[in-house]
Amino acid sequence: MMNYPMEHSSPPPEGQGGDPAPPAVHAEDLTVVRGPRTVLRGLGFTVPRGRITGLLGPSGCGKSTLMRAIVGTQAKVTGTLDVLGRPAGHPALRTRIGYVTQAPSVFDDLTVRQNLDYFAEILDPGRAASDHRHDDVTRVIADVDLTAHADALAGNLSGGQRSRVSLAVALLGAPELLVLDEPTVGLDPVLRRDLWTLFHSIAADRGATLLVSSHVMDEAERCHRLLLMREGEVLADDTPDALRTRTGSETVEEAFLHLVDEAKDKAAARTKETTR
Ligand SMILES: Nc1ncnc2c1ncn2[C@@H]1O[C@H](COP(=O)(O)OP(=O)(O)OP(=O)(O)O)[C@@H](O)[C@H]1O
Repeated sequence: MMNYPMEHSSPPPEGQGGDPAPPAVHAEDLTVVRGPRTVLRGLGFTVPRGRITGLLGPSGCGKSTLMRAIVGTQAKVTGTLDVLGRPAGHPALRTRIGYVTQAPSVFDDLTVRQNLDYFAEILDPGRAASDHRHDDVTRVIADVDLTAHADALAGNLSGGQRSRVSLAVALLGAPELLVLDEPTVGLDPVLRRDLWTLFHSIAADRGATLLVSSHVMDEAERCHRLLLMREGEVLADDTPDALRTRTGSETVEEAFLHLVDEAKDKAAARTKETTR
């Protein structure tokens, strides 16, 4: 596995008046109801700026729902959820957040460059911005390593290439917060490694915050911080090192299993207490 700089030394970004900028995401007692089910239950956590936070947990634990709440597209959200210092869903956040869903959202009948030109025009309209848009589009195509395919129709690309077009769309306009829902699913190991290298350079060079979900535990080792989720709850909010140390585990996967057992034991003890 590659080694990544786990801490970078630049000072935290400052807000107006020299105050430290608020965290990228802050949640307290965050609850989300979908249909008849409460899928997120009283979550509390903080995502720091300029870091890569991994959102990990088994399929169905609520990762996508949490991401949707953060980007402001989820209904029936209660509790506190602040994003870049504003309530989630605030219109001022629209251009400050890049979001990539699990399903690549690209037009198959347009080329890679035409897809990006289209989204760049929406973000930064007008003739005056045309040169700037062109440079931005060329930069993000290079960032996701699709320069050689810039003139290929999106519909003729592989699944991994199409998801990288979606990622390139999210990189347009250099957002402060990137929310990526399982961006490496279905990619081969080389592409997965390359994408993680890209995530690290986006965080280090631009000071952007990345929230990246995965259900593959080995990807946890590539993150600065982790939010481990299970059944709509946050089991841990810590660095990979601290999690391994605290649980006496060799890997984050082992630490996760340890925390699951601990949570089950606690729940069993509570049930015993109430039925006494
Ligand atoms: N429209 C809905 N109505 C009711 N329950 C839903 C709805 N959509 C999702 N759920 C439930 O909410 C829970 C969380 O779903 P979510 O998609 O957030 O999980 P996930 O961790 O992202 O899973 P995956 O890794 O498989 O994408 C799941 O148990 C799912 O069954």
